[in-house]
Amino acid sequence: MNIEKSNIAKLPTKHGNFKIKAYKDDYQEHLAIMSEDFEKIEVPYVRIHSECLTGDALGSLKCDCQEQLNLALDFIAKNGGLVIYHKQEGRNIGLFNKVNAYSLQDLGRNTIEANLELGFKEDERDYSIIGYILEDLGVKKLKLITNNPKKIEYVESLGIQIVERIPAIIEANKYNEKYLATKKEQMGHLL
Ligand SMILES: Nc1nc2c(ncn2[C@@H]2O[C@H](COP(=O)(O)OP(=O)(O)OP(=O)(O)O)[C@@H](O)[C@H]2O)c(=O)[nH]1
Ligand SMILES: [Zn+2]
Repeated sequence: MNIEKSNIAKLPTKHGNFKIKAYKDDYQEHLAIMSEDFEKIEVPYVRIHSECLTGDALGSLKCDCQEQLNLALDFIAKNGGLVIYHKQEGRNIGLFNKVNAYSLQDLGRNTIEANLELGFKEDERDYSIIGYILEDLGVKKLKLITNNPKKIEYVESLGIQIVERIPAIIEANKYNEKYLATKKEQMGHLL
């Protein structure tokens, strides 16, 4: 895979001041969002955030993405570390297909059934760019903010030690309780 790296730029936000670096692979553009003191931290907190335009930008209540992103940015600004914004929308089926999956969910399918009915696996994400970014930024040990066992497995497969796992648990609402229950019961999420 051909990967390009950008220069580093400052990014002041509501959550705090960060530095950002972009990565471009054959399919998507991703972002590393680092706390200002990132280089000085031996064991950074790391959050791998999968893109969710409907949640992250529009504040959709069908998932927990925006709240998880806000929580991670606040936490990293305060405690030091890195948020990787992994641009694999809709568990990597893309925005167009995610809207069709949501339409099937309106008819009663759960998040897994909707993906399968559209001809996708329940989760199409590929984390290989994450390994590249962690290596590029010199991360050898980390504290991972996630509930997703697949992300834990992937980071461990890189030979990177997860010193601690920090849960990213958001309170359910009436629109996302079925989604969160499916993640817990059928996708093994540590909720
Ligand atoms: N295909 C599909 N993707 C969805 C749906 N709801 C959310 N997503 C996508 O799922 C991804 C987020 O996955 P989550 O399961 O919330 O969280 P996670 O990243 O697997 O795990 P955590 O690290 O614990 O948050 C984003 O890319 C969302 O766009 C859905 O119903 N269908
Ligand atoms: Zn979401």
